[in-house]
Order: sequence, then C-alpha cells, then structure tokens
Amino acid sequence: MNYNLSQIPERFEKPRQKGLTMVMDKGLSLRQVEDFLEVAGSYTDLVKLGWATSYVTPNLKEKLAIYKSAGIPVYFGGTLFEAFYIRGEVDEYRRVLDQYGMEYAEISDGSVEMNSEVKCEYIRQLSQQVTVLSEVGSKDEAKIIPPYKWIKLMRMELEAGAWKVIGEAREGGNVGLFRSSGEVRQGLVEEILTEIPEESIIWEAPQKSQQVWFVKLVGANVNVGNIAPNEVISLETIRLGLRGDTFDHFLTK
Ligand SMILES: C=C(OP(=O)(O)O)C(=O)O
Ligand SMILES: O=S([O-])[O-]
Repeated sequence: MNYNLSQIPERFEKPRQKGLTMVMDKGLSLRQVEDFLEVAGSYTDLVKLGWATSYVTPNLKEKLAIYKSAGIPVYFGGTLFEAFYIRGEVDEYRRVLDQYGMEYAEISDGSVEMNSEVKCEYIRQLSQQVTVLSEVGSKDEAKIIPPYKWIKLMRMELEAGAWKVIGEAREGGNVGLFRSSGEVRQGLVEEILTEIPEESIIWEAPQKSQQVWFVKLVGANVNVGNIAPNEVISLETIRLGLRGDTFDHFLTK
C-alpha cells in the first residue's frame, strides 16, 4: 500500500481461495488490457472473456498471452460452452480450449435447458482437462429458482468437480441472485451460505450497491465476479472500508 493506515481488514495474498475478484473483459483491446493490468492486475484473480465475445474478439491469442504473462487465469464465459452445447459440438469446444491453451473453463446453463445430471457429467469430463467453474442460475428473469434448488445444484456441481460455483447475475446484475431492480435476493444468499462454504462461491455482483452488500455480509474477502475492469480499484476500497459505503464497517474504535 502507499502509506500506513490502521484498522484495515487483512486481504489474503494471491493465489487465494477467498477474496477473489473476477473481472469481466467484454472486448478490451490489447493496449487496454496492458493498461488495466498496470492498474488492477495485483487486485485481480481471474478474468472472464464475457459470454461468447471470444468468438469475435480480435487478437485473441495475443490477449490470452498478455494475461498469462501477468499470471492471471482467463476463461471464456459460460455462454460459449452453451453455444457449442446447443449445437451438439461440445467435443469441438474441448478442442478450442486445447487450441488456445485454456487452463480454466466455465460450464453454465443460463440460456439453455440442461438436466442437472448432464451438466454434472460435463463438469466431471471437463475437469479432467481444465479447472472448471460452474455457474448456477438462469439468465431468464422470469425463471425464479427457489433457494433449496440453488443449494442442491451448487452442492452437486462442487461434488462433480467444479473448483468454484458462480451465482448468476449477468453483466447488469438484474437476474438470478438479484431482482430486476438490482436488489439482492437476501433470503436466497443467506440460505445458500448456511449450506455451501463461502470460499466455494463466486457471487456475480456488477453493481456497486451489490458489492457493498456482499462485503458487509461476508467480509472484505468475499469472492465477487463480473466486475468491470475500471471498477476493480473502487471494489478494493469497498473491501477495505475506505469508501463511504463501508466506511464504518471495519472500524473497531
Ligand atoms: C455475463 C454474461 O454471460 P456469461 O456468464 O456467459 O459471461 C451475460 O450474458 O451478461
Ligand atoms: O429469497 S429472497 O429474499 O427473494
């Protein structure tokens, strides 16, 4: 840090299991990636190339190489897996992961209907090849999954070999974990946390008010995702009680 300040919550060192910041890159240029890493690389644990943007993003190999040289794992959004799945081309998806030297992959069913056994079988298979993150929750705001089902799916997917389960919110933070207004489904999150260890979950929380809510509930070292590249420094101050929203939260005197 740039100077000393007392009563700052401790952040774990990278690589860490708790306190992860997953950033969504939805089409940064190579130069923007370099600028982003200069500012936020040390606070960023994972980068997701949002949904299927990797299909159209220019200079994909070069972009992956820049993240790799900064030691930051990158994966393609779960929607890309779903795009291959719906076409019956999951074997081809596995070849794409190989071709690009991917070490992480996301498996989700936010835009498709997929039986949970089938999803778990993909998690089992893919986790032989890469570290798997699996996402729970629909991208369809009309589809409200009750808490017991979130818990059941998260447990099954972790048992099938997922390294972390991700709670769906999309880029906007207005589905899945959240109501269409962006308000947290508090009862849902609290119930999930009674059954699933907090370090096993990454909560998609793109909006500032959502990040604040999770830091207050879980603590400075909550795992959050879908953070915009230019919000990482802001998030770090929220985690440390150095923005108005969490200013009093960590003070002991
Ligand atoms: C974040 C999104 O998708 P994915 O989880 O596939 O990256 C989205 O569609 O807003
Ligand atoms: O489960 S809730 O609080 O919508």
